[in-house]
Amino acid sequence: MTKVLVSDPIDQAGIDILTQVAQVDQKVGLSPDQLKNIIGEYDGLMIRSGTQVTSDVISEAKKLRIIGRAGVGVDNVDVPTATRKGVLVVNSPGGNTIAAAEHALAMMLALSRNIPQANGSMFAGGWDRKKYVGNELYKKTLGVVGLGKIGSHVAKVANAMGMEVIGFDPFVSNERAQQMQVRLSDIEELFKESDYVTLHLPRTPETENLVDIDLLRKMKPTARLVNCARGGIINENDLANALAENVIQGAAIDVYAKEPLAENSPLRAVKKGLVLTPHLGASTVEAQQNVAIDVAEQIRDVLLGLPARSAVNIPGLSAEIMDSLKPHLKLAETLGLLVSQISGGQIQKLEVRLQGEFAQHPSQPLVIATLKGLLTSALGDKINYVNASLEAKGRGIDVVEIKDELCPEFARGSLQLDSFSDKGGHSVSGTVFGDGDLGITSIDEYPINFVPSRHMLFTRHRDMPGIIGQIGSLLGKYNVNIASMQVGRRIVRGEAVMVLSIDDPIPSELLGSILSMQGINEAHSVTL
Ligand SMILES: NC(=O)C1=CN([C@@H]2O[C@H](COP(=O)(O)OP(=O)(O)OC[C@H]3O[C@@H](n4cnc5c(N)ncnc54)[C@H](O)[C@@H]3O)[C@@H](O)[C@H]2O)C=CC1
Ligand SMILES: O=C(O)C(=O)COP(=O)(O)O
Repeated sequence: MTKVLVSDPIDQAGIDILTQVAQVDQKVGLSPDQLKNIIGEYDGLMIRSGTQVTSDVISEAKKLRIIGRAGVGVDNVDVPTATRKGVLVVNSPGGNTIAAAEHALAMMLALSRNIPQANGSMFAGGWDRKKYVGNELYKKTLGVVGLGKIGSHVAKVANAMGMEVIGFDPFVSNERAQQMQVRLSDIEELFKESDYVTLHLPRTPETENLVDIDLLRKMKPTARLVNCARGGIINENDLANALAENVIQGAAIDVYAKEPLAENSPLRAVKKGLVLTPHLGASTVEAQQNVAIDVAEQIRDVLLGLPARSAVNIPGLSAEIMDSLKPHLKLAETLGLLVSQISGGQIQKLEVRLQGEFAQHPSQPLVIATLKGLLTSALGDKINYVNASLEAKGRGIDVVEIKDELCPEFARGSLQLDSFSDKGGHSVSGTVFGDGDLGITSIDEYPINFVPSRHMLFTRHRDMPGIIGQIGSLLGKYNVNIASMQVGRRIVRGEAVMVLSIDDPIPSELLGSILSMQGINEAHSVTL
């Protein structure tokens, strides 16, 4: 029985999708130990920011195939450990963009017009119109740090409200910034010039404590700071001190270094100018439906053996690419499997040559598929698209990709693998025909033409009369049925290669007998 654990509050629309393919257990508020104890039962895990999926948790997972984050940030998931274990991590990159952007804008407005304080005073019986005089956003300068999906929407709305928008994002070009009507600046200038600064970047080792007392001191004393991105980017002690010492006028914070925010956090003790919300950026009905459906569909698809559209840890392999390249990926995996079984030694280097039409496709998915095939004999079902590159790297396999747009031999191009091991080198190439069928077109540069089958025998032998007959008789003796045969050679009575498609696997004793025949240089049993 396929089982999915949902360990954070998820919209019912997502649960309904998961129940199409799995038993769904909803257990919210598990401690890390409780999660560790039960994760072994599950094929899928669906979370939001409340669940910490640590390496300890992932290590206890026995059959986990996918972690679905119903939202954007995956900083609560140990993605490197998941990748090593071949567990796919998916998220919903765009499902809560508007919700988070609108929350940041609401925070700016709340800060400017003292709405939380005025509301509190009204409910305490007050009517204080003088105390809560605010500021307008119109004609003020907004500094947006991180001009991705959320930051760019904030910039768009701020422009429409008549603000001047400046931005800092090392990965955004001037051209893109111009399209967004944002003037790029460096981070210090941005903090100096802005009346409002809003953060929309991820928490990474580089961005941790990015906003500390030094940067806060660069701000105008009238400036206000908003963080609806990630806790830990602002140093919370420094912010509390800056507000107490009137270094800046105000701040509005939705996310915290450690969540839930501790009761004794210095932020809770700030007396004025601070608005706090409990990580509400994505908490709209619309966003929760979007992310729940987006991620539940991906979990469902992956559990059915289909690709996911927003995989975090398979670079370059979206569902669209998987779909359009299906036969090419199959060929890459097949060639990887084939070369690993005929190489006979520890492969140290693999050249992946993409020729003709193959050179026009994105190469990364094809290389990953090749590596998956290459490592399948050694790792069985532990290897997948998620961990193939990492496993190859861990085994010291140097992967070299060569693109060659010209391919005189096949109109549709070809894919060639050259392996180099301590026992020498091997080369296999293949193509995809118009109807999507696969063809192996050369082995060790001997031209050959066969459709790969489940069981095969591959030999390199002297091209002399009688040798093929002897192999045929031996197979007959062991009751192994031959389905088809292909021979390739370059010169008469030189060396030749032979591929037999057979109905059954070759017993090791039979392989030994073939190898001991005169004129046989190599013999390998291949299973695809
Ligand atoms: N409060 C909440 O409930 C929510 C928070 N978020 C958080 O908001 C943040 C932004 O999300 P999206 O816009 O969807 O992501 P995104 O990936 O579209 O944009 C992030 C941007 O940050 C930029 N960036 C990376 N490092 C940077 C650095 N050192 N300095 C400046 N910019 C840098 C990137 O180039 C990228 O353009 C993420 O941390 C996400 O987890 C997202 C949704 C809801
Ligand atoms: O999507 C994100 O990155 C968020 O921070 C939203 O978090 P949540 O799903 O509300 O716990």
